[in-house]
Amino acid sequence: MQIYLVGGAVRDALLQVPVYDRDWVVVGASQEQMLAQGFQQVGKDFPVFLHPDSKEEYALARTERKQGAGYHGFSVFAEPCVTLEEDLIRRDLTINAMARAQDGTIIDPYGGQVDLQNRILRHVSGAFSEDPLRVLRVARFAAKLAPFDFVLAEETKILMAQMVASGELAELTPERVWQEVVKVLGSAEPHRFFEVLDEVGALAVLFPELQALHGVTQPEKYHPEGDAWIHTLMVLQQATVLDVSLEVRFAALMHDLGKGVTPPELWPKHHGHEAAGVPLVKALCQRYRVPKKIEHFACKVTEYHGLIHNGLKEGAPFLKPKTYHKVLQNCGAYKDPQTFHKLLIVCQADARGRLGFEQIPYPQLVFWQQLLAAANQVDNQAIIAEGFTGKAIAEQIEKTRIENITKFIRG
Ligand SMILES: Nc1ccn([C@@H]2O[C@H](COP(=O)(O)OP(=O)(O)OP(=O)(O)O)[C@@H](O)[C@H]2O)c(=O)n1
Repeated sequence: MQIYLVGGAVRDALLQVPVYDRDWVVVGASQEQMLAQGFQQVGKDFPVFLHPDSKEEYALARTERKQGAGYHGFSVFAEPCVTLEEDLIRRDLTINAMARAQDGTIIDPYGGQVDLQNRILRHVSGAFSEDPLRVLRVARFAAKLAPFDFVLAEETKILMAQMVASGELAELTPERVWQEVVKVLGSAEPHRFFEVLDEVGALAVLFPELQALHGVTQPEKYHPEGDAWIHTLMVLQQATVLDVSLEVRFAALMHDLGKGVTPPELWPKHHGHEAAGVPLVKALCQRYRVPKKIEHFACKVTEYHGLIHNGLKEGAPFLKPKTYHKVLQNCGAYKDPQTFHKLLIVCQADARGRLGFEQIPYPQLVFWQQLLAAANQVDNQAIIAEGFTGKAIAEQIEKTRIENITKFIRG
């Protein structure tokens, strides 16, 4: 049997980026031989084994043919006669279809190294279209490899657009779509993923709420970058610079969905877009089974980002004390100040996600934190000692918080 390193590990090593996962292909072996050598079988649909020591994945070289719809429609052939070239040709991109032999030789029958040098994402063969997830994977690689400026080969773009147009994305389960989004939001330039989806028509199918932001005008003075879609991608970029967490980046992407449902006769204004966005965010999250915590955070950002910005206008407090308190309360700031801090980060990304505003200071961030600290100066024990009981304790705490806020904003 011959063993080769394949896929992403070969690609990433050639690009000189860290390799996290190593996948291996075994040529000329049977399942029985693998088991006899102590490998543990894990794949149900095709023969994949875990190495007895490293626990890395070793797959028998295989060919695959799609027979029907969905993920169960593959017929797999994984006998010892399957060659490495036959295994590599069923893979998605040329840059992912290279192997490295144990002596270090690179086996590259489909031009992966040239495409890697020329920074091109190109499908290997017609087999690409057998798996609709690959539309998302290519978009994800555009995001992941954005620091290297990879572009899509024209023929791959056309093929992806055809796959989308023929309705194949409907086969994707919500979990798989969300998994890709999670990986993308952890990458260097996640906005590239959504741009590529847009280029091949997949955005309209998977995220119609984002598609609806195209061409939605905004006041030019505050948004020289253009429409609400361009703004959204810029906010995502800024959020990616400011914070590594999934919830911050996802909320940045969601925060202005409400602008997509403003009646066009009201454009470029979007009064009330914050509240209008909440049901759209919820629907999208439910569609993709987004974890509740992430959905909840994205909804809070969507609903309150306007008030957070307006917390200071021209450097001065602008809202009523009760409103400040309500925002803090409804955003969960009293219970979970860390999450509230993240919400402020998304708002900062929103302010900076505009052409020419990328470096602006966002004094609201420190202001709201100081306001929260001031509001929190409540001695619960003293309130109880004063004789308050039951519901009256909570009312007294609230009253004290509002008094503290009032003192704070009056300076
Ligand atoms: N839908 C898929 C999934 C995987 N692959 C192939 O299987 C390899 C391993 O897949 P995976 O671990 O998902 O991706 P990586 O390429 O390793 O990249 P990353 O770990 O960065 O996602 C890929 O390189 C590719 O050759 C494929 O052709 N089509």
